[in-house]
Amino acid sequence: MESQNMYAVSAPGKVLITGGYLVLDQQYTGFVQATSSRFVCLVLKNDKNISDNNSVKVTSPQFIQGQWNYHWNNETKELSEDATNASQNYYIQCTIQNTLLIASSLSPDFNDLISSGIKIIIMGHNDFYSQREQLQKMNLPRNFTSIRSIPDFCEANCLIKDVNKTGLGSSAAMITALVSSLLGFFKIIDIPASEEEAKKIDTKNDFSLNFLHNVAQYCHCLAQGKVGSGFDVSAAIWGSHVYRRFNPAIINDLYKLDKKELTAEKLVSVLDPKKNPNWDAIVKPCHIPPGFTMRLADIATGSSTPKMVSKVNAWKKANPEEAFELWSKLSSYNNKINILFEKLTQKCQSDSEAYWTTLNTLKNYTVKEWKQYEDKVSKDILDLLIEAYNDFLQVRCCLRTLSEKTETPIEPESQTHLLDACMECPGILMAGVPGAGGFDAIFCIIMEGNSSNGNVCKGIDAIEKLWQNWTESSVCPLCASQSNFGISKEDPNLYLKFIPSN
Ligand SMILES: Nc1ncnc2c1ncn2[C@@H]1O[C@H](COP(=O)(O)OP(=O)(O)OP(=O)(O)O)[C@@H](O)[C@H]1O
Ligand SMILES: C[C@@](O)(CCOP(=O)(O)O)CC(=O)O
Repeated sequence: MESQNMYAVSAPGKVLITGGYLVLDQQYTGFVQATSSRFVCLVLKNDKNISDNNSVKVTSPQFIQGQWNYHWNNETKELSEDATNASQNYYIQCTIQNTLLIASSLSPDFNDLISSGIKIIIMGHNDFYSQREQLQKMNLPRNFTSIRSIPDFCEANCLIKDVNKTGLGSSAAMITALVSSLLGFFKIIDIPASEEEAKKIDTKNDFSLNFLHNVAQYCHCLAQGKVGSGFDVSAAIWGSHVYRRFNPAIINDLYKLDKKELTAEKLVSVLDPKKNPNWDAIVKPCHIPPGFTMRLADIATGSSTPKMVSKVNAWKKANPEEAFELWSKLSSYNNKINILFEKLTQKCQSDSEAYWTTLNTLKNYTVKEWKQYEDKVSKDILDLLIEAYNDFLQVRCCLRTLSEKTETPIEPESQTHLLDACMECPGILMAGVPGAGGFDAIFCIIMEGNSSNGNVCKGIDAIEKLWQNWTESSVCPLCASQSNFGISKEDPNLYLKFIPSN
């Protein structure tokens, strides 16, 4: 197929390292690390001889009944569901409805590209869904080697409504990939195809990515029926960064409009960053420092973020002074972590030799042993590392206070035991519950050192063993590590093999 007739993108998942709950409020920020696990979305134009006018056929090949067929009416500008659809997927339907509405008004090629119908293929990396059952079926132990041996985009063998998610932000990555593949296919935006290209982009002024951001945030809020902080959509676009949310009032007004009032022009007037100067989200690039790696584990029980958020919000409303004090304390430790990550990254640039010697030495020891190696490493860098370790303990302490006050299991006791054990492994800088916390997942930031020196990473081996032998809760590693890159244009040819033949 000719390349102008197909378009593919991928968007990463997210781990909110600091800023859970606080980031809902524009006053505070959160540090979100993007993951190497990504969602892929591919849009293909139908062959001219197929008379399937204005059809939009979506396939999610990993799921049973993962097929949703629609028809776009160019007169009414509405997407209607085919009567034969076995199930509904509101997330997909409302995202396509709104993106096609925008495309119909902005793309000179819209009629030509939609007239013979389009196909959309959506695939999420295995990490977005729990792979415990798959490992059991393959008779494999729960370790990194096993989890990586599961075939790419593995079938979930269930309906999408029944899948166990891992908290990496499947809906945000899926919606962002879907919006961007459609806006790219209809030639409305340009998407970077490499990390180098993305690094040159001005996050404040780039039209394509800011427009994409605004449309994806709107669609995600519409699909979820609420305005979350939007850090997950932001990470799917910008990759890792310190995020300050947009003012929710910007899109709230759109929800009040009825179908007739919600025209393409109205949507564009609110979502186009050139037409609406009120968009005020702030994206400050930030990432875990060089020589560190992130590992994640899925915890069997799972938690409901909306329920936890409403309990925390209710307590905050009833106890404004106490909440303000706790929010201020937590925010100051969160900010310290972000600053320490920046300082360590700068040290790696300004004093590279000392930086790598320090990491390559300390990575083999637990934090309690680090001081013994003081004379072999850079004192400045050691101090920054110990400060980061201790500040993160304070972050966890504030989260436990929040758990107690709100009677919400943000860092529940069983997670505390597991995280404490992780933080005692060699080379572990921090271990925590991401985002809203609870029983969904944990992350570890591990000192890996200069991987070119070829040594094994003791920290990764240690947490792998710890997780495998842990009995208090059921811990299953994920494949993902950190990756700072956000939305990416992909070569569609790489994904054609995943399209089912029927
Ligand atoms: N592979 C997929 N194909 C089609 N739709 C998907 C896919 N993955 C997710 N979705 C859509 O996203 C919805 C799940 O969104 P929800 O907001 O509940 O999850 P989430 O909060 O993003 O979960 P998590 O962060 O754990 O991944 C599904 O019901 C479905 O509509
Ligand atoms: C609690 C909150 O701040 C973070 C939720 O993060 P997660 O989906 O649990 O990773 C909510 C939000 O920011 O939308």
